[in-house]
Amino acid sequence: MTIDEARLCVDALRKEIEHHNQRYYQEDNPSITDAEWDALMRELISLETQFPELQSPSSPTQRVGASVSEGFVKVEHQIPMLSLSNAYSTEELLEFDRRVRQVVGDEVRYVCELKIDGLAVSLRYEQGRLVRGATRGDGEVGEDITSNIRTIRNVPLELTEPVTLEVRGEAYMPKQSFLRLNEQREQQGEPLFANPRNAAAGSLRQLDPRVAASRRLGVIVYQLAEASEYPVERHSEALEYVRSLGLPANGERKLCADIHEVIEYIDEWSEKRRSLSYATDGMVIKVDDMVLQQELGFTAKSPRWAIAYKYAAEQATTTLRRIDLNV
Ligand SMILES: CC(C)(CNC(=O)c1ccc(Oc2ccccc2)cc1)c1ccc2c(N)nc(N)nc2n1
Repeated sequence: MTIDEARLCVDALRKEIEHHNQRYYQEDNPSITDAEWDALMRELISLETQFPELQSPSSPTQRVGASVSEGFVKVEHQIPMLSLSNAYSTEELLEFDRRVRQVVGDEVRYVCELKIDGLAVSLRYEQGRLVRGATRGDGEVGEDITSNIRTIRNVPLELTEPVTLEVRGEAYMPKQSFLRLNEQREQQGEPLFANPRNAAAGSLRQLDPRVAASRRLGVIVYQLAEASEYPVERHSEALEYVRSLGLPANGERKLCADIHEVIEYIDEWSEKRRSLSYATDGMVIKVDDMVLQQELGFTAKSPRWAIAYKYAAEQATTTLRRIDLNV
């Protein structure tokens, strides 16, 4: 095989593998089997070994490093990772809306986003390349988990544009992966994870990226924290922008004209969310217009322009199967 033929194969294999990586996270699109995926990856590794000049840091073969970290380096967040205040009832949502309209007037639209039951992470890209992944930590200082973040298949190693930006999102373990992992741990006599959030957190704290890679985590982006270009004026635009760059910002969400539409959307997803491939624990409501967000500002630890409505906690479950994983 000539180098030119090899280059065509390598490019085609990389595209096909990344395509299947993205499809793996869309519930209704059955992706290829793990064995078929492994075969594609083996073929790509073999070609990149035969033709080293074709190697690239953003090839899917560069996701899983072999070196085991000693520990995690601390990372200071240039933009703090804030938390959300919670609402547990419709009355509290109406009170939130009243407070918002008291400050910014009645022309306020909200974006509703399903709240994924995972852990907050920050992804930094420079000139379009993934350079760092970090945990939230205390909001100011987190831990560098770049080697584990790189193993998450729907996290692009390279964006479609060479921009420098930072996004925040939720790292999660799909329900199926959670069940499979706990079954393996049960067979090996290891303690079970109580829920997908703990399983995801435990996976990202692994010092060996090969273990993190085996846990098949996913990320859904919910915030554009810093952007070198493209000044956005609305949160909904920011999410469309990061999606256009190849980032997974495709969580269930809706732009609502008022708080009543928000309440309808919350009710609509109260049961529907159980059929999703990932665990959720609420709905995040945000003022869409960023100028209004600035007017509303922040309390000590959370924005005044956002709130998380929490669904009634899942009934305490004793058996593996009854954690509403709908399987
Ligand atoms: C709204 C925000 C708290 C993110 N926003 C921020 O953290 C944030 C941080 C500094 C900001 O501006 C500042 C910049 C510099 C200094 C201080 C504030 C603005 C927003 C948040 C938190 C958790 C979320 C979650 N689990 N799911 C979804 N879907 N959305 C979420 N959104």
